[in-house]
Amino acid sequence: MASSISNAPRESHTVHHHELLDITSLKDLPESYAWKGFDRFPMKDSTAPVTIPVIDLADPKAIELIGHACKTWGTFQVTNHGIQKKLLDDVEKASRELFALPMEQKLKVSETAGGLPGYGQARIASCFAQKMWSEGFTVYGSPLEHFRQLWPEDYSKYCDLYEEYEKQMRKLAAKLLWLSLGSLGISKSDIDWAGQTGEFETRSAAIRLNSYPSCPDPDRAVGLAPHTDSSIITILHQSTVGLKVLREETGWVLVPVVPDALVVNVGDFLHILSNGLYPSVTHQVVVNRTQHRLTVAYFYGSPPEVKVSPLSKLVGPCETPLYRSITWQEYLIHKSQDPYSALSKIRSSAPFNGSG
Ligand SMILES: O=C(O)CCC(=O)C(=O)O
Ligand SMILES: [Fe+2]
Repeated sequence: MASSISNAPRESHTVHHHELLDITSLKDLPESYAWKGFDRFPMKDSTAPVTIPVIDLADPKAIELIGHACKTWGTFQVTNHGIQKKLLDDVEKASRELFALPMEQKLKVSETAGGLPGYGQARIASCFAQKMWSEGFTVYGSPLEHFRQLWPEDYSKYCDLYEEYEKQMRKLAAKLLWLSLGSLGISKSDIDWAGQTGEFETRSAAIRLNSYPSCPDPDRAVGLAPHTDSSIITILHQSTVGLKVLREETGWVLVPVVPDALVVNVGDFLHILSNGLYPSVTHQVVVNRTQHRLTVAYFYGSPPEVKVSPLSKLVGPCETPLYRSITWQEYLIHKSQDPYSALSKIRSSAPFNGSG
């Protein structure tokens, strides 16, 4: 794995870590963290009693249910996914330990140090004047050097945990991807970069630990501003609420915590692969006054240098594919320049189904 979600060129933006405050100790919300809504997303919270689908992977109809959820929501939750609760709990605990370290120590492994992944604000932070009420840590490739700095004594324990998490998530992500594409009639032979076993041996994958400390003024603060993920799919572990997804017709919908479920998001690359049939879900994170929320996101992407285009089976004989082909690496550059126009920049024709 040679590139990363977090080390793609930041072109016009630089992150100034010295401006990062230790938000866990603040008793008031500094003005630099106060937001007045989002110009681009004026939608309100949904008043309709709707919630994202929860799909049992052991259900014989899982494939159709996933296809329907991807088409209508671009997100769903899965149960019976095969990931042990203990593993999810252990990773959350390790994440809590990481963010509890003193700021000086976290800054030693900051994202800017050598352009590597590590500690810092979300990628989209550089697109806004206001700061978000969160911190994060991205792992791409081996976390060894960073973990050695963070935990000189027992880093190997954290490395083993991370490795196990990545291994299990990778398997689940491949399974979910084939289910979602299977419902469109796509099989393993339709994607040459999927590898012999269909397990995407040369995928790109990143894990991001997100931390949203309790906030003295949650109504004016933003945990993570609205965005879509660049991944093919994202698998998110949350044990407290805070994630909201956008449903155009109804507004923002809070994603409830369903015991033992994982949240799955359609990312921009599945949107491209599906020729626009599956929308990549716009989501944001809200914060709260009392709880420190931690989440673990697994981003599953195509190999960094493989050109990805809409699957030909999904493009009609007289149609132009909705998007031109692009590598993940190239796409991340567009995304870091302007996360809200990246998809439209590579669009090759007018929308035919209203999504995306
Ligand atoms: O923390 C969450 O609920 C969502 C995190 C997320 O959207 C991301 O890391 O891209
Ligand atoms: Fe996200």
